[in-house]
Amino acid sequence: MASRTKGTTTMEVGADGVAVITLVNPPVNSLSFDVLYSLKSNYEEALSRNDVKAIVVTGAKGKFSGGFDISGFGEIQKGTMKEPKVGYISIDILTDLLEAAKKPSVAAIDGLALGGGLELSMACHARISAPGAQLGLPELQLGVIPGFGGTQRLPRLVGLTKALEMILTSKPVKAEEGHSLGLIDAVVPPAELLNAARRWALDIAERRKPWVSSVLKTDKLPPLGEAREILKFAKDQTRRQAPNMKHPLMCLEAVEVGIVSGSRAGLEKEAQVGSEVINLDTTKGLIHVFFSQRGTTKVPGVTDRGLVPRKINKVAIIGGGLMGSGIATALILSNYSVILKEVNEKFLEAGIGRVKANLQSRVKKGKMSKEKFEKTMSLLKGSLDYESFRDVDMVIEAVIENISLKQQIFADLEKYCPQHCILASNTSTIDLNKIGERTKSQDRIIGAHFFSPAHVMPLLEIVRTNHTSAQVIVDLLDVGKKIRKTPVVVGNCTGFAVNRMFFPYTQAAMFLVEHGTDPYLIDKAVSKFGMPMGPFRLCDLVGFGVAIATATQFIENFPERTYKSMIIPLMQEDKRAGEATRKGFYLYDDRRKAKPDPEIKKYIDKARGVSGAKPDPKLEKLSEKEIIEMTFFPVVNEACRVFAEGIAVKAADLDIAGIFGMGFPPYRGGIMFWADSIGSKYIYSKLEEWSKAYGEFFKPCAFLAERGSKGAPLSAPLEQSRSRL
Ligand SMILES: C[C@H](O)CC(=O)SCCNC(=O)CCNC(=O)[C@H](O)C(C)(C)COP(=O)(O)OP(=O)(O)OC[C@H]1O[C@@H](n2cnc3c(N)ncnc32)[C@H](O)[C@@H]1OP(=O)(O)O
Repeated sequence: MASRTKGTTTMEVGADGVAVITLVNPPVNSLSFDVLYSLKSNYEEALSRNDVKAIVVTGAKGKFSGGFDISGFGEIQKGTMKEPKVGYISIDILTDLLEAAKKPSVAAIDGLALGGGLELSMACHARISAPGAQLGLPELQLGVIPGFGGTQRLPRLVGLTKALEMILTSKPVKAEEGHSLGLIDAVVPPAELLNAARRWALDIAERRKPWVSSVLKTDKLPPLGEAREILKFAKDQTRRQAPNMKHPLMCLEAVEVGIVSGSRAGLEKEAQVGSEVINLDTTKGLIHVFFSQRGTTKVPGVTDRGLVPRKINKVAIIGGGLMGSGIATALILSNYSVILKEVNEKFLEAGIGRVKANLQSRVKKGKMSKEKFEKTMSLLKGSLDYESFRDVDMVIEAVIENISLKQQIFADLEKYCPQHCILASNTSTIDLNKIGERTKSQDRIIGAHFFSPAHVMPLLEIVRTNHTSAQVIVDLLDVGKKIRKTPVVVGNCTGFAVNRMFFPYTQAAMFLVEHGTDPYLIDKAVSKFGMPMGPFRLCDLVGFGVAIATATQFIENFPERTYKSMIIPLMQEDKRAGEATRKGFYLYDDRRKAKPDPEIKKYIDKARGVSGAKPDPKLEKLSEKEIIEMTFFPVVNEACRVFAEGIAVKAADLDIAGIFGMGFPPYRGGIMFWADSIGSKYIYSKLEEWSKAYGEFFKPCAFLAERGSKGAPLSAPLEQSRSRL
């Protein structure tokens, strides 16, 4: 709440005449309004005191600042906090008080200076950094724009092209690169940082070093004509890459005004745009994602018990196929020792070969040195038996989806692995209680569901049963974080969270096509909505074999709400099995470019013969909006079931699972957030209408019916008693 103090600054004036102002707001010294107002009053005092000649700004505990306090945006959006007058921070405080002061300021940067943190440092007259500090303007990633002068000062310090690259990609640079770009004046060891900054500040005050106001610099800016060309290119690229978001273009406008009309006009434009973007729906979605992503590691009853993750040194992986080798790659990349077990030499060699190829592709792209490649590969050992499992801390089984095979493996593991060893399965659908049926180790059995390719995809679905111990969950959460995945803890059921949400999505698409909607129109509408590709292009990519195997699991487990379409099996009979066979819903050329194929009409007609579906004049002429509703409302419906059953602890976890596991556009905030932005009443009424017209597949579940009939938000927490976890 606005009334609670969030952070402060402290000031100490040394005998040398330097006032050191320290930002204090753990854990990343974010710039809350309390910090910013405290900074202002420290400055006013320092500027008025006769014993202060110069000022150094730094951050407490080895971190300069992670930028503006992001929760402040949420509070402004909700109206629980009043935004200060437009331009108050960036113009009144940072430009007119700090940068225009008669006493120089130097930023002493350690750890990180991101967003508003870097912007504050750029308003200082020099920046000294410790090695390796991260410097960047990641605001666009959050749906906002650099609003503390970054759109004006960064181009003036590093040049327009580099500044646009940093702003548009949100990617930080290290201090060393910052130095060569002109963003940082000197890189010094951490122990010398504060003293070096003090000396630099005094040198400026005594005119031994230049007194540079970044906002007034022009030497790095290109001539106007060239600048316009660069900006036009950036705008065209942004329109193509982010067609559903307004804020990147608004940010470019602020940069342009500064170049065309001068930095003061630019600062004013930036302030105006910065205030406007806060209330965009895409901004609300992206800020929700920032906190929800960090919230997935907070599991009530598990992570609030003071358990400390145990150290995992050695991990064994059973099965060196696509998944097993991908998981092995992810682990060795984060310095875990890994044993890869296969059933014979040939498979083992192939598995190790896949890991090697995964790493070699990094070397080829220049992301990994040859030495690092050798060192990383040396962490991987192959095995054909369980003898080397005597000292492993965790095993991840990644064999084919065959229950009796998995049961045998887990029974063997219980014999060979130490008592403390975590027994994880990478199954994407099978009930973990069944897998562990032949063991007495239910408390250490857990699902570690990776997504293919496992070393690239960011999500790790951690599946716990009613028996899995809290310690084992905490351990796996820690491993997930160390291998840079976003872990989401879910309950045990067929398909867990992601596949359960995925299924109705493909099903709805099949339903529509059998009832007359053009598949390519569906793909187009879904891509425009923001998914990486449409459902038919995706089926081609994953291959029809996988699509049929998953569908079988769902038909068996949820027959009442499965729409049985024969389109895919019929195509597969004709050896059209997706991109790998160069023919699926699309035809593929040598460069894997997809082209619609009029022939698929034949399969649709045949499938209608089996299901009895007929083209429906209404469904033949759906608008893009209607296509989106008919494909995604069934997903919302299933997400509601998953939530109501307690498979997910909180709705925000489903948002993150959908974004990182299905490719749901983050700027829509995730499936439940998006649903609430539309309103449960509307979704409920639509599903009701369709279920009457088209059958059970669309029938709203009891949870959706209950909340939808009242118009209550779908993401509001469940009452405790109903949660299964
Ligand atoms: C007007 C201005 O131009 C606008 C801005 O400045 S917008 C802000 C720009 N800054 C950013 O985007 C940086 C966002 N933060 C990050 O990228 C990462 O948190 C980080 C690189 C700073 C640290 O990463 P890491 O060490 O992995 O820790 P991480 O778990 O992400 O964060 C630690 C805690 O700090 C919080 N935090 C991090 N940055 C924050 C920020 N700017 N505001 C508020 N809280 C923040 C996180 O929510 C998390 O809280 P929790 O422990 O309660 O979950």
